[in-house]
Amino acid sequence: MCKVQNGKVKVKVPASTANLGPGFDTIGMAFRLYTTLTFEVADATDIRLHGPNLSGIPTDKSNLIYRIAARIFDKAGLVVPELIIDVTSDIPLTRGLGSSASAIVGALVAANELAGKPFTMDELYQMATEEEGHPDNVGASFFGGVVVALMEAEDVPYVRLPVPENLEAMAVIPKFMLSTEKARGVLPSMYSRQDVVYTASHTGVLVGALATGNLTLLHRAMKDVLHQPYRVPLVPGLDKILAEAHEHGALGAALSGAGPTIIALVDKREPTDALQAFMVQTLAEHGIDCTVMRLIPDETGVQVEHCFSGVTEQRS
Ligand SMILES: Nc1ncnc2c1ncn2[C@@H]1O[C@H](COP(=O)(O)OP(=O)(O)O)[C@@H](O)[C@H]1O
Ligand SMILES: N[C@@H](CCOP(=O)(O)O)C(=O)O
Repeated sequence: MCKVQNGKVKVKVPASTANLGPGFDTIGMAFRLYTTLTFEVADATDIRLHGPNLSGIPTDKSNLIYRIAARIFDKAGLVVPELIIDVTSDIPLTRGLGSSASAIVGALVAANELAGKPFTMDELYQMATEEEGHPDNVGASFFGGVVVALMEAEDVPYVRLPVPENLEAMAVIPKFMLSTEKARGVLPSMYSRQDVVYTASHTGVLVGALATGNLTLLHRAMKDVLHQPYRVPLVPGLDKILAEAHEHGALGAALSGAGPTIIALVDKREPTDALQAFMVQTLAEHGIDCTVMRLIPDETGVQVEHCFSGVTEQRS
């Protein structure tokens, strides 16, 4: 077996919003909020988490990032090296902005670099999708922009679109966490034909509107019957925000991923004070404190900032 003798790599992975309403498990959009990972081959593993967004995350070898990295080395037929891992993140944890996807993508890409790039980006994307269970967040984190994907057993075909000019998002981020697992648990396993047709037509028009820059269609195309109505009890006030955000200036609004964050898509040239006040006030009426973030699309996806590659040598 070969082993990674030495090496250091830094990767930067964007946050993402998934679904944009009806595109459940299908559409993701990347934003300029980042998780940054540095891996360095060492004599003993040491996982260091920096900043307030990572509290509660394990620092032993049960850490998601370490586990994913170990799987890559193993799959590449290499001895799993001991690693010093430094992690910083601007992405609020467990809020529906793709923190887990950014960690998975970062771990896969960083380990792949150290291992001498045995896997292509598309192969890593397939692995990330298997790990996350859906391709939307990981697609956006890998490739930036808007990614529309379908998941099949053998691969994950996708289309990447640039974000329409002047499109940005405003996010209201509740103070409480909501795990994706919990928010998936409230969804039904069967839908009526009417709901399936509604979803197919809205998703189709949404992707068309994003591809052509027809932003006036967004608020109608982003209507959804597949997941948001079932998640309203987990995010009180969501139904009112979805119904009325357009009247307050949003191009469209959606639960971000599995929530609890709610995003409004906006035209960056237009004022958004009234929209912000409406969204914050609506959550406050339900006793929910939130922070507000302006989210600018990321068109780049995961970036390898520097790397001196892992030298591999034969172990006797
Ligand atoms: N940087 C990180 N390092 C290790 N684990 C992480 C990191 N970021 C997220 N996670 C894991 O992902 C979980 C959050 O995932 P999830 O519930 O899907 O929410 P999100 O919408 O933020 O992706 C965290 O509780 C943690 O277990
Ligand atoms: N399509 C998924 C997206 C989950 O995104 P996250 O950022 O909340 O992990 C879903 O809606 O369950």
